[in-house]
Amino acid sequence: MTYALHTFSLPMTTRFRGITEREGVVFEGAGGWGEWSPFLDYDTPEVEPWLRCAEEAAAGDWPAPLRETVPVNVTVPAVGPERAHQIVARSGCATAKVKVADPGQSLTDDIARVEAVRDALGSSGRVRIDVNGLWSVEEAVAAIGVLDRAAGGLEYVEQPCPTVEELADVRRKVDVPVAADESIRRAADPYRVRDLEAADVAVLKVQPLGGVRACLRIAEDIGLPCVVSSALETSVGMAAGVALAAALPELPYACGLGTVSMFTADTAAEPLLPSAGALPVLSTSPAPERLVAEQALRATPERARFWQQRLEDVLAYRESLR
Ligand SMILES: O=C(O)CCC(=O)C1=CC=C[C@@H](O)[C@@H]1C(=O)O
Ligand SMILES: [Mg+2]
Repeated sequence: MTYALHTFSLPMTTRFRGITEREGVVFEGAGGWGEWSPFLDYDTPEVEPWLRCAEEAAAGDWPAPLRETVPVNVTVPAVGPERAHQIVARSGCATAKVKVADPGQSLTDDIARVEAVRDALGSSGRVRIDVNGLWSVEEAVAAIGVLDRAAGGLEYVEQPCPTVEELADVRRKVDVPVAADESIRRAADPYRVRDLEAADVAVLKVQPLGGVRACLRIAEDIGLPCVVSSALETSVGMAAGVALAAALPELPYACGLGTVSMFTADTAAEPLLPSAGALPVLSTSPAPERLVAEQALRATPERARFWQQRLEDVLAYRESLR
C-alpha cells in the first residue's frame, strides 16, 4: 500500500482530554479513505493498530451493516452547568455522557453539571459519567453514590479508577454498572477485563484496537455488551466507528460517536453529525473534500513532516516484527 498523506490540524471548540488542536492524517486506498490519528503522546508500537484501522477503511473492507443508523450520546466536557445544559438541550440526543473528576474541579462542580444534564434530558433520558480513571476505589464508591442521586440514576460509570483490579473492586461495591474504557487499549486487554469480571460494559474504540473486524472479533469473544466510542476522529475516521456499531449483533447502548461537533471544522464536506440522536451508517468513509480544498484545515509543512516520519517509524517497526 502507498500512502499519500493529507495532514489535518483542526481547532476544538472546547478543550478535551487536554487537547485544543486535533491532528492526524487521511489517505486514500483502493476502496476509500482512511484516517490515522493516534494521539501525540502514544509511541510507535502503540500506534501500529491505529494504522491497521485506517488501512482497513482505505481498502473498503468493512463487514455488512446490520442497521441503518446508530444512536449516539452527546458528550459533555467538564464545563459549567449552564453550558452543559445548553450542549445537551441542543444535541437532540437521549443519552448524555458527562465528564467528571476533571483536574482542578471539585465533586460539587460535578454534581452541578450532572444535575443540569438531567434537567436538560428530562426523566426519560440516560446519564452516564466518565471518570477517565481519576478516582481511587474509596473516592469512587463515595462519589458514585452522590452522583447517582444527583443524576436521578446513572446508566453506568466509565473507568472510575485506573487499573482493572480497581474496576473489579468498585464493581463489587456499587450498584451502578461499570464500563471499561482506558482498561481496553491493546488487543489483549478486553480479555483481562472479562476474566477479572471488572466491567459490565466494554468501550471499544476502533483505532486503538486495530479496526472494525478486529473489534467485532473481540466483542464476540468477551461476551460483554459493547459501546463504540470515538477517539476524537474527524468524519473520515468516525465512519469506521459507525461501521463497527452497525455490524455488532447487539447494540444495547448509545455510542460515543457524536464528537465531530467538538471541532470548529471537519475534513468532510458533509460532516458525520447526529440527527435526532443518531448517525447514518455509510458503506465507506466520506471523502475529505474540505481538507483537500481548504488550506486552513491543513497542518503546517513542519507538522506534515512529523506525520510522514511517524508513519515511516510504524512501517519500520512492522518490518522489525517480521
Ligand atoms: O465517548 C464519547 O462520548 C466520546 C469520546 C470520548 O469521550 C473520548 C474520546 C477520546 C479520548 C478519551 O479521553 C475520551 C474518553 O475517555 O472516552
Ligand atoms: Mg472514556
